[in-house]
Amino acid sequence: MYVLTSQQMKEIDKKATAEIGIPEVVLMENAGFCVFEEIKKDFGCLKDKKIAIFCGKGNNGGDGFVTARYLLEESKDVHIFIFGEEVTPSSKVFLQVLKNLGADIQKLNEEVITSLYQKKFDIVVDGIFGIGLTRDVEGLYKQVIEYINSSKAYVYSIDIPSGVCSDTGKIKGVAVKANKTITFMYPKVGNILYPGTHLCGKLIVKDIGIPKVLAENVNTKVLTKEELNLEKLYRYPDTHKGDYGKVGVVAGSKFFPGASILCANACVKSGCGLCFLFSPAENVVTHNFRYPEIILMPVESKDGIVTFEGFKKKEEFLQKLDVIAFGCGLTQSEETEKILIHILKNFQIPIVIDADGLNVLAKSEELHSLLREYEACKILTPHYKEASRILGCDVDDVAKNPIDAALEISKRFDCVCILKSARTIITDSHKVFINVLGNPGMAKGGSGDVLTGIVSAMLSQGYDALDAAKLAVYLHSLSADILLERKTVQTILPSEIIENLDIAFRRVIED
Ligand SMILES: NC(=O)C1=CN([C@@H]2O[C@H](COP(=O)(O)OP(=O)(O)OC[C@H]3O[C@@H](n4cnc5c(N)ncnc54)[C@H](O)[C@@H]3O)[C@@H](O)[C@H]2O)[C@@H](O)CC1
Ligand SMILES: [K+]
Repeated sequence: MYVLTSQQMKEIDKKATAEIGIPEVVLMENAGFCVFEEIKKDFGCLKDKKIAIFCGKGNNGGDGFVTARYLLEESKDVHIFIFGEEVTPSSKVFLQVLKNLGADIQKLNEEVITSLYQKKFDIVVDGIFGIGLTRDVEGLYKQVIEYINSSKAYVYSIDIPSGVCSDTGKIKGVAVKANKTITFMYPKVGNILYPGTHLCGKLIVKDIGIPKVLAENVNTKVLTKEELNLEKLYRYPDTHKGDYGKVGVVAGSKFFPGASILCANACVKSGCGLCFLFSPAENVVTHNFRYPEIILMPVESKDGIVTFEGFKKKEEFLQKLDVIAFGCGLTQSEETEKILIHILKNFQIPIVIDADGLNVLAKSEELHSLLREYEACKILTPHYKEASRILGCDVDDVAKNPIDAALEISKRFDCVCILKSARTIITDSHKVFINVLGNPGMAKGGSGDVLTGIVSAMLSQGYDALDAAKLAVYLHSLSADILLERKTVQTILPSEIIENLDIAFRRVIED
């Protein structure tokens, strides 16, 4: 399913009217009716319901006028509140219709807003702002939104909760907390990213008759199962381990032995042919949780950190690898930087860079240019903090617009970027996918190491970087969601996400 920015939606709307010839009022009529239909479906009989509809001056308000007209047929207790008569031409049509019908229309001011607190509405419809919100919400608008949020009514937002930025999901000053949001054609970015997605309540996507062909060039999609390439997960019977690739996991230190174990365990559990773990010997040889399938490559270490000299002694084995997973738990040492420089200068195999690999990358100009020039496929898996270090910006800037941050990293290094958060963004700088699976049970140290292991295994099975990233992110969060069916967000562990991949793979392949 596509996800639209406000600009894209506006262009599509414009084309639908100007090029295709569907009058704007028809789309508005359809939009308003869809909202009514949803309310009717939820409540059945609306006869005794006290309903308030708040309409802004843009077309979002126009949708609200249409909804109001249908609601008037069902209840005698429908009240329309407007911010002014200066509304858009299409909205004006429907405002006039309401006037012709003798509807109760009140212009909002301080006094009216105060009186709202005495009225006990059962249903509130929020048609204040849609995709046309351009600045922070203040004054009467703010007061009305605060009233809506304080009321006990069931709240429907039209298109997007008013106050949520449709391009980022961020709150512009204050925003409506809806129970249900009815959006049109495709979700807007703000319907999908946090906190907007949370404020939407249940999100309903409705077709209002805009031809789908107009969205053909949109590059952003929700990561659904339909978007996954499952081709390489099917195995012909006459294959052997060599067909599924050799992954070298370069990870771990005295301080973080678990990171390397989680990464390598996830890798072998996700279908690679062979997994070699390059890590300080003392950390992993006796580690109880390590799958025995992992081939140990003990690397000489100093103070518990792998050394460059030690790493080079493994050259013979390194040359046999098909994929390198680099960074989990290595620490940000000079040795880590030297090893990554060595890899980027001397190898041309797919690489996944995570954690301390990203941290040393952020600090080194040499690594920046080496990575840019590295020709084999590369996947970077930063969380917001790591992304901010790479981009040299504040972490809030990444959080404000994660899609742009992911695109920037992807363009800068000509790589696939997996920007990890509650809504992980995957991009190859052309296409963008937003993952909507997963739960807060994944917000734990070790989750990222598991993802790195899975994505490396996908590369080793022959997937290109984008398909590998999509599958890995999906399986990783699906596995956590399946766990949540019988566990809680507190008790889900990254190691269990690995164990549970069995069921996640089955659901992806068989369902
Ligand atoms: N063809 C179309 O354009 C269609 C649009 N539709 C609806 O129209 C909406 C978009 O309509 P518009 O583009 O008119 O925009 P909106 O209705 O979202 O609101 C824009 C209006 O609010 C004002 N505004 C923006 N930020 C403000 C702030 N912080 N404080 C006070 N005023 C502020 C703007 O100056 C403008 O007057 C969609 O979200 C959707 O609900 C639907 O009717 C379907 C068809
Ligand atoms: K709205």
